[in-house]
Amino acid sequence: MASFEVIGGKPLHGEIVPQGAKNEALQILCAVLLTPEPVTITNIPDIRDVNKLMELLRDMGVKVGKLAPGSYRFQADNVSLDYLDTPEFVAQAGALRGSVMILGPMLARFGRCQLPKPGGDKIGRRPMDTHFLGLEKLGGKLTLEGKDFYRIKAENGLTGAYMMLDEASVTGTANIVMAAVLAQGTTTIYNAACEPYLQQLCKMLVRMGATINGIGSNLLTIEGVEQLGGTEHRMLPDMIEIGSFIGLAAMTGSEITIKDCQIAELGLIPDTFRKLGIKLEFRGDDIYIPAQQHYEIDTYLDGSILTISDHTWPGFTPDLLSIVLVVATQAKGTVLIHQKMFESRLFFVDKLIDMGAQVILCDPHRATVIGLNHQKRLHGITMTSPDIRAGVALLIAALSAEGRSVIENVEQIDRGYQHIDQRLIALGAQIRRL
Ligand SMILES: CC(=O)N[C@H]1[C@@H](OP(=O)(O)OP(=O)(O)OC[C@H]2O[C@@H](n3ccc(=O)[nH]c3=O)[C@H](O)[C@@H]2O)O[C@H](CO)[C@@H](O)[C@@H]1O
Ligand SMILES: C=C(OP(=O)(O)O)C(=O)O
Repeated sequence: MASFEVIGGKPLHGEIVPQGAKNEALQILCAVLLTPEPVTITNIPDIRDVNKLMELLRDMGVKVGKLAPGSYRFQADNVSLDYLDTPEFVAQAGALRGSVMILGPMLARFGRCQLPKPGGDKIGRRPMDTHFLGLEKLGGKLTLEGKDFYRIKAENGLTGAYMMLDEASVTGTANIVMAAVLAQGTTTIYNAACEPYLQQLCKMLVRMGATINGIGSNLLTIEGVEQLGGTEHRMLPDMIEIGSFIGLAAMTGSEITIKDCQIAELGLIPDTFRKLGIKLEFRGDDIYIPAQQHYEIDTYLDGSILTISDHTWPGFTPDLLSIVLVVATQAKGTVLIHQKMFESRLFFVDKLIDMGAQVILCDPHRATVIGLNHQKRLHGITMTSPDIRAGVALLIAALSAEGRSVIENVEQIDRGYQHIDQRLIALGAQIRRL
């Protein structure tokens, strides 16, 4: 297990370029399985989860050629179905969440797929029901082996259907869309997730020859086609990384410019940080955060305490609530953080409390943060990163704290933040990988 030693309390300064989006990359990489033709993808982040998925695809027989840093050419013209039966496949697929999205493409193109329970963050229950309810509506036949191994088949191909998803699952919608594009006839998906990740996937599929209407909404209509062709695709900047850098700048009193953010795709993210009192300026497509000694949390119009909660897109993403929470610990004022989707994502506040933050964990979903207004600094401690976003929240806390912190299990952070220690050192951070 690797650790970061952090000497905190130093403001940072400079420009940082966000990586390509992790959760988009996981969808887009799985989509290369839909065609035997070459697909070129650029702005692929160099992070653990994405590298593991590319390795899995390679071992399944996909040709993967590096063109330049972050740019690869994929060709799935000789996919090995036999590899799905090996213990190596089971170990690889079980090691990350993104592997779940090979289900839709494999079922649609080859008539079968199987998968162990996927990995990813242990942040509460992560049901797979929506994925299979949708794939079954298209004609897939699911067999469960125990509770943790799924086999799905469609020997006579898939047929379009109307479906109302039981929840707007992000990876579930991606799987169903990737299956429906090669199904016979029309598929209508209501209550579809519509994050920018999915919009990007749908746009890529359209370039490959798919017909999809309603992109960006929760009602998608897909006319199946017999085959898809190759294309080129560029990943958006990672909106979760952008939000993390906004939080980092505010919490450490740093002046930072985040370059080329594709601001139009960020939804409520900038305004949610503004509700904490953080000043942001859009300079072209860059976000400039001035050094701020103090930032004050808004109240509602009637003066009552603000709540910041997650919601399916275009609501505020659950992946930034841990960052919002940590940044609030040094704001002026009080905020209730309500994590509705996941039930085990807030337990990391114990570590913030040990560092001197004033937080009351009301229940697994809600925490009240009483900001210290930078009048009392957090102090460094030794802690373990429980999940990717809590890990970065703890890194931000450590960079703002007095003295030395050690963050263990930083593999969690490496899952989704490209060379984060090196990039923050370039801004003046004191971080050492142990
Ligand atoms: C690889 C990837 O892309 N991971 C993201 C993806 O995970 P993933 O696709 O696994 O998450 P889902 O969208 O399926 O669901 C997330 C959680 O929210 C609950 N839920 C979901 C929709 C809904 O309408 N109501 C509801 O309660 C689900 O039961 C589940 O507990 O989306 C999550 C939600 O944005 C993000 O945290 C993850 O970073
Ligand atoms: C929860 C996340 O990732 P995963 O779905 O890969 O566990 C995340 O990116 O915040």
